Amino acid sequence: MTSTLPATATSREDAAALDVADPLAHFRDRYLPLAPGVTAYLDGNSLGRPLAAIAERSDAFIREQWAGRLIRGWSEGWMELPEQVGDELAAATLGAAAGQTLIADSTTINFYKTLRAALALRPDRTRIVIDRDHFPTNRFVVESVVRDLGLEIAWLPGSVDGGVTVDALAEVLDERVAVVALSHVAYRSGHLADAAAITAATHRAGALVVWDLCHSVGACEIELDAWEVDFAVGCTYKFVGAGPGAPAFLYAAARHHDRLDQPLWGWLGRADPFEMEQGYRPAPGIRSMMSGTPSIPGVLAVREGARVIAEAGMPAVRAKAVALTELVVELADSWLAPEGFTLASPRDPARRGGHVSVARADARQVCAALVEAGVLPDFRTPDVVRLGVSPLPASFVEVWDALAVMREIGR
Ligand SMILES: Cc1ncc(COP(=O)(O)O)c(C=O)c1O
Ligand SMILES: Nc1c(O)cccc1C(=O)C[C@H](N)C(=O)O
Repeated sequence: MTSTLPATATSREDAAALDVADPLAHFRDRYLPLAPGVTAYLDGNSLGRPLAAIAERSDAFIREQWAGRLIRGWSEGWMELPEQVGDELAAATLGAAAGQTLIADSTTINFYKTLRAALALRPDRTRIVIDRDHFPTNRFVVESVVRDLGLEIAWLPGSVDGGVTVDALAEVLDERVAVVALSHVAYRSGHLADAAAITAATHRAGALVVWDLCHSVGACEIELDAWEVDFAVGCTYKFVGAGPGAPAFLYAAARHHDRLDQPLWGWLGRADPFEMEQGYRPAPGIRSMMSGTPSIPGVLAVREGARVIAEAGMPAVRAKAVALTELVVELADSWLAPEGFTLASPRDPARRGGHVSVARADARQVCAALVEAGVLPDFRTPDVVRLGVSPLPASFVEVWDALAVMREIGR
């Protein structure tokens, strides 16, 4: 169980005291400072802030390894990095044993590959379950796969409408369902699904799961092996902080490796790629999920993000995510609700990820005014201001000050 820090702050001094008591406060110094004119960064879950180590190590990589080793780098370790760093991220934050995680491609590509691999394991079934409020890329990939393979979608209501629960799933789960593909944390509402229970219910119906962990990795505790997840994907540029467009991760449980059949056959997923042979023969294990050349600077940035999470420890990171989001909810209740904002995220911290959304019809204008005032949130259509509080770089005073600015703007 995750312990939670008390978040109650009724004054700015209280918020400052929470920062003094925060065991993770020193991690803030690991990040490059906010740009001039920016006083609060609450967009941590679309793009995290850069670690200074990424700037330093990528410069060293370019000078020493790229310039120094040139093409020799591939045979001197770069080729193995997607699996090595996958294992590091898995140990730091995915609850997954080695040999099941790769860092490569984008979430969209990895979602496509894992979805097709899961479908290939249930060839006699015809349905994919997703929810209405799933991130657009996931909906579009599912819609294209359904079109291409002649399957159908069983829609759950969105997370805000109670869709991503075992009870809602029970309404659609039957022997036609091949795959249940949901987000662990919903991108708009921040709803945290009970991944263990949903995975177990899915398995009882004979189907497989593909979890999208984009918004939970680095903010929520994840136990892929213990939950017996089949496949999972996620990005590394939000709470992991590996930078815009950094490669995503992909998890495929070891028990499926002898029958992994992914749709994007590329040379790096083949056994002995440098033999340049005719015909595709998959590489053993998780390597067969590779397609083309991975971005090595990107994979190395993921390593830095994984390292800092491992050092802080996920229980402490999660405790701070809960404490920060509790403070946002408290301030939203006392300062924003009287101005007509409504909470658009779960009130129960056990069902909430690392961000809090508040809704008001003029959210777009509110977000524009916040940006103007140096507070960077996310606007999500049609009416949501999404406040991402990244546990390692964010402070309680930063949240207090940002919400104070928002109260003024909202008047
Ligand atoms: C749940 C979810 N899945 C996928 C993505 C995006 O995938 P990609 O990195 O391929 O653009 C995002 C955000 O961009 C997301 O929130
Ligand atoms: N991936 C992004 C991008 O390339 C540009 C702007 C935003 C993003 C995001 O990550 C959006 C994000 N997944 C969301 O939940 O809204």
